[in-house]
Amino acid sequence: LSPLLTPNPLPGPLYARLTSLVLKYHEFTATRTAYIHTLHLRYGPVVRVAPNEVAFASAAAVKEIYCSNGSGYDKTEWYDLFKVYDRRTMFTTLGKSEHAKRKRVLADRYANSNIMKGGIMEGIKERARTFRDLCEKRGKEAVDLYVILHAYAFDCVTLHLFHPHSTNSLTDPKDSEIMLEVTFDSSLQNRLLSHYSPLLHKLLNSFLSHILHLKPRETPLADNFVLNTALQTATFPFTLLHRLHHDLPPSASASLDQTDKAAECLDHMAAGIDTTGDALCFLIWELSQPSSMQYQRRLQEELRRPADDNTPIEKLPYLDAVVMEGLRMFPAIPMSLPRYCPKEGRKIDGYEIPGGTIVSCQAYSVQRLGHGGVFPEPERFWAERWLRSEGETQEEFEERDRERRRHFFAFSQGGRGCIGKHLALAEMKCLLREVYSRFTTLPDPGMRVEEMEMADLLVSSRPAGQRCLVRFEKLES
Ligand code: HEM
Repeated sequence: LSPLLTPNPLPGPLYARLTSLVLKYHEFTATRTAYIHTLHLRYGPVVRVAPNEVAFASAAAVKEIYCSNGSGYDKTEWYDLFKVYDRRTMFTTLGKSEHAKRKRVLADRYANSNIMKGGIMEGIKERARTFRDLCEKRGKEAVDLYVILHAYAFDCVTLHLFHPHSTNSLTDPKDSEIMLEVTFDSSLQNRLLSHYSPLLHKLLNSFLSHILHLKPRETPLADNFVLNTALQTATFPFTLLHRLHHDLPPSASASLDQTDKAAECLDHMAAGIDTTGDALCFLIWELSQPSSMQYQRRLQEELRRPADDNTPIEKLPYLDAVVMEGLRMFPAIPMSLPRYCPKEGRKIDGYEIPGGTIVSCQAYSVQRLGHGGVFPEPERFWAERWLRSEGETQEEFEERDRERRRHFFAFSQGGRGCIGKHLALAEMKCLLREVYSRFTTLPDPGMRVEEMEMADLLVSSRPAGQRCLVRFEKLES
């Protein structure tokens, strides 16, 4: 993009044509998502946010950027920030063909049919019961959901990756230490500086770490846990590790060494902790508010029907609506997923975008702004929007539902969308079922509203206060 004038000037603030400093300021202060959303509210679904960067917030742009030719445009070097053991994983490959090769090898372990198999579902349910028992034991004392939900997500993802070498951080303090190390990461500014200015980062490294306490990402416990566990060859057939050790096609077997396998596992483990943990945390917090008590009651009704104890989770429509609405309002990865516009340039959402421009959509905005009122009253938590409303025919409902799902971007879309989606949904639903078939949840009066505001990390966001105190009141049996 030319810095000042283009024949088809893009909407956006004037300064964004000249400098990326304002955008970077918001990245460094963990407010990028909210800043871009404010720009969308002001300028519409297409906004230039920096001289070479444009943000979009429409279903048409999602389709073009993330789904054209299957997996959309190539990723930018932003993803170098997520390299593991200095290797590229499926998530950090930039180009399409390299990504497709890796995905072919791993995808079957994440298929819904594999997740719904006895081994994984039983394991998830068992962990949800452990979670429930811990909450029950606290009696009238508040539970810090932020920590305990990260523990639950950690134990579920390691089940899928490594069982029987999975963790038990909900009850074992040694495993809990690994989870806490990953969860309370505070490396945002240090990592951003290393990305934008490696030289400055090198010069200031010890000042940043020791004086400003802006540490690099260091997770020695998690690194060692995965390096050691990934050597295990006796694992359950449903695990990713089993696939990596025993079921790889010969071509993939030759190209993946032990470090690649460990890197892939560590990446998936990290991808599965904060995301599912925070999505559940924001959702339970919302359901606990007085304004959402009606949704909590309706959910309890569905889950407490006697016959429903054995109903498969995918057959509980209100539970599904609550989870969808939670992920719409509080997507754990709410931020821009940056891609390069292909070199010949493309027309996106009515604008000619030159090749090499960084383009992106962010779930937070796509799921609020939807054209044509696809999400009426977008700031209101309203689970019923996902259900057929009174007076609506089945055809009308299906058409509206298709439109809503075109605007559902919490797991991204296309070939590079979340591979762990079915696992995450199963974890979320099993946990909510255990909680709301037995308890009412209420916010602890000691919590301040600001503590649950969104604080950005590199792509995911977490509650700013890094705690979420909730009380569990037992329902009459
Ligand atoms: C509510 C929970 C989750 C949400 C909202 C979520 C969201 C996402 C999103 C938006 C992406 C695309 C990121 C990008 O393009 O930069 C992604 C990718 C990915 N997710 Fe998830 N995720 C969740 C849970 C999980 C879980 C449980 C796993 C399990 C291992 C997982 C593994 C991955 C992996 C490996 C990728 C990279 C896929 C690829 O590049 O092909 N995610 N996720």
